[in-house]
Amino acid sequence: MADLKYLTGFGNEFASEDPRCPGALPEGQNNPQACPYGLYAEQLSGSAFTCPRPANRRSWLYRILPSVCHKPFASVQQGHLTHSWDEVEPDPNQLRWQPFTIPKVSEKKVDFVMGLHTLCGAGDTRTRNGIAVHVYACNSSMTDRCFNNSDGDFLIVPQQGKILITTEFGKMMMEPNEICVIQQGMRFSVEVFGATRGYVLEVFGAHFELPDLGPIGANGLANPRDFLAPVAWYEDRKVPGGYTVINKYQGKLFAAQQDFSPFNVVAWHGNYTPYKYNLENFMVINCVAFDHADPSIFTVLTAKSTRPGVAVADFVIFPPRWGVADHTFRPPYYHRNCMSEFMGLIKGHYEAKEEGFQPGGGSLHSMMTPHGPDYECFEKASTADLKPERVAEGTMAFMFESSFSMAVTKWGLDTCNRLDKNYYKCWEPLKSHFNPNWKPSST
Ligand SMILES: O=C(O)Cc1cc(O)ccc1O
Ligand SMILES: [Fe+2]
Repeated sequence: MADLKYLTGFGNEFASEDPRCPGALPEGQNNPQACPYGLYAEQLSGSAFTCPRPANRRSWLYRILPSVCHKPFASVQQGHLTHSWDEVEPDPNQLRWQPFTIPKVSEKKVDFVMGLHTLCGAGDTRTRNGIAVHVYACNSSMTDRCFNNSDGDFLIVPQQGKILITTEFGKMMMEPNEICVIQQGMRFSVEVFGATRGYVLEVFGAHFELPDLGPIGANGLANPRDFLAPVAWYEDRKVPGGYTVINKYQGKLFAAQQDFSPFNVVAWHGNYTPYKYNLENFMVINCVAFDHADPSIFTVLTAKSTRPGVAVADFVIFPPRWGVADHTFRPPYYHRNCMSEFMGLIKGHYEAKEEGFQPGGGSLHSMMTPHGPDYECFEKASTADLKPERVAEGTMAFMFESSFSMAVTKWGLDTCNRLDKNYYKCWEPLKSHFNPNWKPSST
């Protein structure tokens, strides 16, 4: 699959035809009386028809049969996927999870959908405002099953194992250190190649955008040209045993049977597509003089709320870079935040905690919950020789930062059995260095 092709750019008006059917895209109009190759035209709307142009998103799909050809949806078991935010009492503590367990294929076959576990979240799918953080841990491919989320967008962060995602728009191969966004309503199926784990940030009612750059200028951070959308790919496959379309709708899973593959889109055009991005392409901007800049400088994508400058959720990374700040405590500062901070680790370790925070694990520092460097980090960084040095080499930590005050699920607090009960102890050794007789040095 190394030869997969992609279209480049963020939110472009793309057009793509499967090369087996040249001319499949109607010329000059969206709804010809009869489409080329006898295809059906179907619009997928990702924004209200009347959204202003910069926010207007839709694509036209030219497919062998329209999506409406299916038996009725019926509710199915949803394992540990939930949007019930009152399962357990609120917990304002610093929370940290050891790497989430990946089920052994010899014990139980688990695919991407069955492997979705909700860790925390807030808000409501029906009023279209909220988020959920899920972890996926699986060992098997989805066969003759696809998923679509009627509730919102999935930003998927693979941590272990490649995943091949087949979508209505075509295929995307993803490796850890790449991310993808599958937007509301887009059908997709996930193929895995062994033990597989990652994180999902779901937002209801907003789409991800590139952050504004302000005085940074026209270039930098995640550059639009590095975002990749799939090219049209179709299969005309009858599935007499039944193909299952799983639909997350108002937080519940439903399944419908149909007798053909939903990946039957021969050509499409539009600006509403799935896309992927390699985090290595992030152009890091940071302090070159003194002090620690806020982590918003590392924002890859943002899902804006209607309040200026306040995100429903930001996807922020901590990439390898140079640390050069003079007379500065260089690691993250001690912090209490009016936003919630969920962190995950793709590889390596995190600069504020050399120990304890492991790849495939997570942490949650909720609204106004104090957090910051552990004892070892503080002691080391407050006396370190401040030479220019590489920071976070070979690592990739990330943060889902949200203006929502998130509830943790029963699975997250209890059933997953990965909560690190001793997390608070990493700050216990911090001692007072206060000296009332301190004098500025006379250098
Ligand atoms: O480690 C964290 O919790 C995230 C974080 C990073 C940073 O550079 C500054 C503040 C902050 O909370
Ligand atoms: Fe913070």
